[in-house]
Amino acid sequence: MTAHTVEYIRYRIPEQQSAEFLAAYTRAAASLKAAPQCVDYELTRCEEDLEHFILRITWTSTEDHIKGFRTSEVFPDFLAAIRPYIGNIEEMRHYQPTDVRGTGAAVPTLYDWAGGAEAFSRLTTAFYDRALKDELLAPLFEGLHPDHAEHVALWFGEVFGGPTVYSDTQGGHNHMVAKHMGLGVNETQRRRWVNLIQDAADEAGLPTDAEFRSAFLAYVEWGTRLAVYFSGPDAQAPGEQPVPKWNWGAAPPYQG
Ligand code: HEM
Repeated sequence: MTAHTVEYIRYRIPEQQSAEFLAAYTRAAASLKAAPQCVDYELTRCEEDLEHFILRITWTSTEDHIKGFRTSEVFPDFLAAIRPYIGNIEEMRHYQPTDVRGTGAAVPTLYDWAGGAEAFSRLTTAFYDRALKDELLAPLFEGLHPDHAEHVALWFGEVFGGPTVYSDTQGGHNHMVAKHMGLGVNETQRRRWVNLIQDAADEAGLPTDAEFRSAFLAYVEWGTRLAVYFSGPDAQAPGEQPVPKWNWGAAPPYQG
């Protein structure tokens, strides 16, 4: 759970002042954009009653908001823009997030988009067929347990938003990372791994759209670079960490 604080400011603005109010907040937003204490912000307007607005600001912490932002050099401009509306505030308080949070099904997971568990099984089977014939990777993968490819498929599935089968049956993030410790993977081998998993993705018929493949490759880059670090001589075993949950990022799926 993030420690960020969410501040809600509820305004009641007579309709004839709403255009000025929005213009003032457009100016004030420049200060929020420049504030390192501000994670994000959004001003929304009530559909049922146009006089009601709610500004949500996520701060790195309440203290950062009060002691940091309010004493910073961008604050005077912010205050000057919004001062005329202070008397219209109906509520201005900080809220802590709870564990009740998540996303709905409006955007499919990468797991569903890829084709679910079977797609990742095809992917890792194709990958290990290639890796075992590859002069750089074969020395690492020869003689592994026959279930290895399936375990990696489960891992991929979980990272991309599928069921938590890897965590439930094998172990969590630490378990997966520990499998790489001492392997001494070098950059040339890492790059080959990246190339072969992409060839395998083609062979296994994973979607080829730009959005899916860029998200897929972003994870592969991240994961393989961690594998190099954790397989190296100076690696410290990681502390307890959740399994990463990869998402679409800046380019969500094109759904026509
Ligand atoms: C995104 C990148 C990677 C992912 C998702 C990944 C995933 C995994 C997983 C889940 C396991 C454990 C399988 C099990 O529980 O049986 C594993 C083990 C292994 N990985 Fe990776 N890996 C990645 C990168 C790499 C790279 C770059 C290499 C080497 C070039 C590598 C080599 C190995 C080897 C040799 C094992 C087996 C270790 C053993 O069981 O003795 N991995 N990997």
